[in-house]
Amino acid sequence: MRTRPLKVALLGCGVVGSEVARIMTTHADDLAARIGAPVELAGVAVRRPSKVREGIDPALITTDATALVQRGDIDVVVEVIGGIEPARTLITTAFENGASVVSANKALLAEDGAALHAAAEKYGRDLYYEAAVAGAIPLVRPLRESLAGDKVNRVLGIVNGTTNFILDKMDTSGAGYSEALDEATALGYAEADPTADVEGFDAAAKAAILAGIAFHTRVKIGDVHREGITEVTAADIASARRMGCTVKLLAICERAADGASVTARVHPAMIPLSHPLASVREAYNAVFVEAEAAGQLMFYGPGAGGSPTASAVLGDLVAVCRNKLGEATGPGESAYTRLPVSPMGEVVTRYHISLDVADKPGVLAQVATVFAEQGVSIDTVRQQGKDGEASLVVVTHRAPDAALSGTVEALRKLDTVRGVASIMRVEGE
Ligand SMILES: NC(=O)C1=CN([C@@H]2O[C@H](COP(=O)(O)OP(=O)(O)OC[C@H]3O[C@@H](n4cnc5c(N)ncnc54)[C@H](O)[C@@H]3O)[C@@H](O)[C@H]2O)C=CC1
Ligand SMILES: N[C@@H](CC=O)C(=O)O
Ligand code: NA
Repeated sequence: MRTRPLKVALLGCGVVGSEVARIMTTHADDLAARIGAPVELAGVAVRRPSKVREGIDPALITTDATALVQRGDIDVVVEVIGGIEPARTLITTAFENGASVVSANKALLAEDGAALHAAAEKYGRDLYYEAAVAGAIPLVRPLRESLAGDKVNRVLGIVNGTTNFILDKMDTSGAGYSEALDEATALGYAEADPTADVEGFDAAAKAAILAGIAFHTRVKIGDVHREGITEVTAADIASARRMGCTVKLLAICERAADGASVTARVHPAMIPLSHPLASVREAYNAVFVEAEAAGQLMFYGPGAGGSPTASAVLGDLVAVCRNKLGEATGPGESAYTRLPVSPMGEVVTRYHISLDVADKPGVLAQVATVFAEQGVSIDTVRQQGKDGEASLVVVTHRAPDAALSGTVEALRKLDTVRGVASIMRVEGE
């Protein structure tokens, strides 16, 4: 074993960073044996230097992250501060100054991954980011490496722990939305600004990263159709239950049947209770990957939290350190297909629409006519009357999303339709 240690700079010592530091210290001997050289924490960049950080030598703490990544003796920079800047500049500076990078920053990778990969390649460094998608679950590396010889056609799953935790609590214990979000935040699952979770930005970033790797193309967060869970009500969840379904925030990335384009979307959806994703509880994530030769693969495990995320960071750290010792680099970006991303309107899906209508003869026929005019076929209709008003729940067959949203627009214009109480896509059947 080499006796000279590999030096690691840790940027950020919050939920994830503090666990990375802890595991690096407590498992130092095992990590050294697995890598073939000791790994040493050479500096920790923080915002609040006065905070007591158990197990970390105070002499390592600095507020000057730039000076740390410019040092020249750093082998690996672990970036767990999050956000776009200064993370982007710090990572690029790290590459320029000789370090490889391990990052958990999905927001940055989905915004500017191509430039970061290009910088890593230019300077001959590694950029690893297993923690950025689905926490502890090995998913990035299986897609980048194990499935590199296959053709992936679809990636579908739950990739945000916070929203899954909230929906699960609302469904199973009747907890309120805010109460469940507070609990997820206290457990270290939510982003620094939880809007990123509940509005679907975090899942959209992960979908962009997954689509890019899976289809060997470039997908940015702005290419991903995004809807969060803030509009999901207790009534939606109850309605899903009546249909034998539950509500999950799904990320779905698909290659078009003709192979000429891809789609990527994040939105809440009803899925049958019999579907494996329905039993994904709390902050767990689960992702199905459908590949031509492999068939269907399922990846499941803890998708958020300090310790699970640190596991993925440490796995990358070991891989990058091994590459450093072998004077090699791992796989870089593979985006040779340059497939266009089609708009949401072209995605074929199913809708569950709940309407408040006048309870009088001919209303059902009127509503059915609107569906027929838009070319959307109805699967089931359930009507419930209440004092001259009625609620009508329509579930459609599969149709282009543009036709489904056109149907909803036309329904809103009917005098007999008092309101559209909820619209949700139905997946997994
Ligand atoms: N918490 C989780 O479950 C997961 C988090 N991630 C990602 O890991 C990264 C870190 O997340 P958390 O640890 O949860 O966030 P956090 O907010 O707990 O920690 C980030 C830390 O970085 C510090 N920081 C921010 N700017 C800094 C700067 N310029 N210099 C030095 N320190 C700075 C903050 O003061 C904070 O302590 C983010 O990119 C997040 O998206 C990824 C997967 C799971
Ligand atoms: N906020 C994220 C953390 C992990 O990526 C989530 O809840 O999934
Ligand atoms: Na992962």
